[in-house]
Amino acid sequence: MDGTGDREPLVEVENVSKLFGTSQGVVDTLLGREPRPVRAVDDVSFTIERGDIVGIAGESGCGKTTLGKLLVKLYEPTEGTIRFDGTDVTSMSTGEESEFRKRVQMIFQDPFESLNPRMSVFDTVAEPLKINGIVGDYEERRERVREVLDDVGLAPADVYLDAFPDELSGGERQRVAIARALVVDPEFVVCDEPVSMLDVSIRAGVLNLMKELQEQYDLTYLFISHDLSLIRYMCDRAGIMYLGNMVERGPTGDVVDDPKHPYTEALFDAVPDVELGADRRRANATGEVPSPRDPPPGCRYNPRCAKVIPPEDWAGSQESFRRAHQFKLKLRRGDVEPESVGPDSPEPARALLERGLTLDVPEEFQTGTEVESGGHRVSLRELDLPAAARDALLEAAEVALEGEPDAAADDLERVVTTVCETDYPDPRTVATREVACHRYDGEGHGADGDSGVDRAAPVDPVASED
Ligand SMILES: Nc1ncnc2c1ncn2[C@@H]1O[C@H](COP(=O)(O)OP(=O)(O)OP(=O)(O)O)[C@@H](O)[C@H]1O
Repeated sequence: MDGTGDREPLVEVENVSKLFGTSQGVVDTLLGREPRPVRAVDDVSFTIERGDIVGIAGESGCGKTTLGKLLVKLYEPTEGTIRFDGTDVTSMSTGEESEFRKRVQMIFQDPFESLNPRMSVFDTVAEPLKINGIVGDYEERRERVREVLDDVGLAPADVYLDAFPDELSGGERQRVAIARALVVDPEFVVCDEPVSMLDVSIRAGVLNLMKELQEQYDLTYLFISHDLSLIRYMCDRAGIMYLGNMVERGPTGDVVDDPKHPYTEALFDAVPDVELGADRRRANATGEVPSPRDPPPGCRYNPRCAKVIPPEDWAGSQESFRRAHQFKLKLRRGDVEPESVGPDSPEPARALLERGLTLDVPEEFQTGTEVESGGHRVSLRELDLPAAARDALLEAAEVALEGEPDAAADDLERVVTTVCETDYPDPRTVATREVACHRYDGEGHGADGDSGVDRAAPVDPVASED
């Protein structure tokens, strides 16, 4: 992915989006409302160099599979351009398309589903030869299938040729699926969670085989996985996706060891089997992934981000801003509950605010009162809130108590505002990586030291040619 050196780009993805559900459904028509499409892949750009192994990681639903299917032309992009070896895949002639179908293959997650149970191994593996009109007669096809079965470790091939999927183990089936992809001698293979359905004990064997096959067949791979240890083991370069966006990409080692995007950091922190060394951090992200049908404005990650950027005139700490921002978002979501404040509370607005300023994060990131109360409240005294903001927050809490949470959030917009919510972050070159985060915009944002630290990091001119 955007590798260094003089290798040529094989796959170029430019501002690609894939939206599902763009047409008006029956319910939309009846209610007279516009369709709200799922933004499965949203404005993604990157390049894969020939010979690279690129990994795409991210939580379930972030758009990894959709991106993979776009690259092999199982889906057409809604917007943007994908070029394969210089040719725009969305406007290929019939001849170019059939050539493309040979050069590009995809291996799917589930070898139990991806193989037809009624087809023998020979028929399964030989099918792409037939479809693509590659090898003529039966004997030649049989010989080619023998060869490729041998290459994927199903030897002696004659034992497997006439077997059916239900006679094979999960590992053997996945090897058949790999053989089926390789039989046409492709150049680019998208592997979507290729070992996640296999027993842990045999995963390494299949992955090592895939590495060997990369050399032997001169392949370029795109690995899609939520398994970060796999990405680290297999891939030269990695891209991290969040809600359809590519938030960070670069050499795998750098992305894993020194993540620049707060989401990448949280993602790796949350995974126990990636060795991060003695100073392992814990994920300091709050809340759940929002719906891709209604992604947050600005940076998609801003509602969960530990490093959300305060406005320049924010006189308090970044943490106090993060909490104020959370309070505003909770008001918008209807998550601030006036009934949670007891009728005899002496200061109901303060009590409501102290509940609303809590963060759903691991204990080590909580305030003393938050820990003591089991995450139910913080004390205003613990937070370094600027006086004006504190007054505005208390006023908003009053309005929420009157049953007007949206009006309360509107009132806060003036004080509790962040570039992370108002502006979409364009990817920036940061050291060896491309990172889509306003912390690298190059201007002073935020009042705490942390949010500005990386912005000051010099860009390595050699690495930035990536
Ligand atoms: N054919 C489709 N029609 C409508 N929505 C879809 C379709 N395919 C995917 N989506 C939605 O697009 C979003 C991205 O899905 P995708 O499968 O690409 O994510 P993923 O990262 O591969 O997730 P997983 O790891 O669970 O497979 C999800 O919200 C999903 O529900």
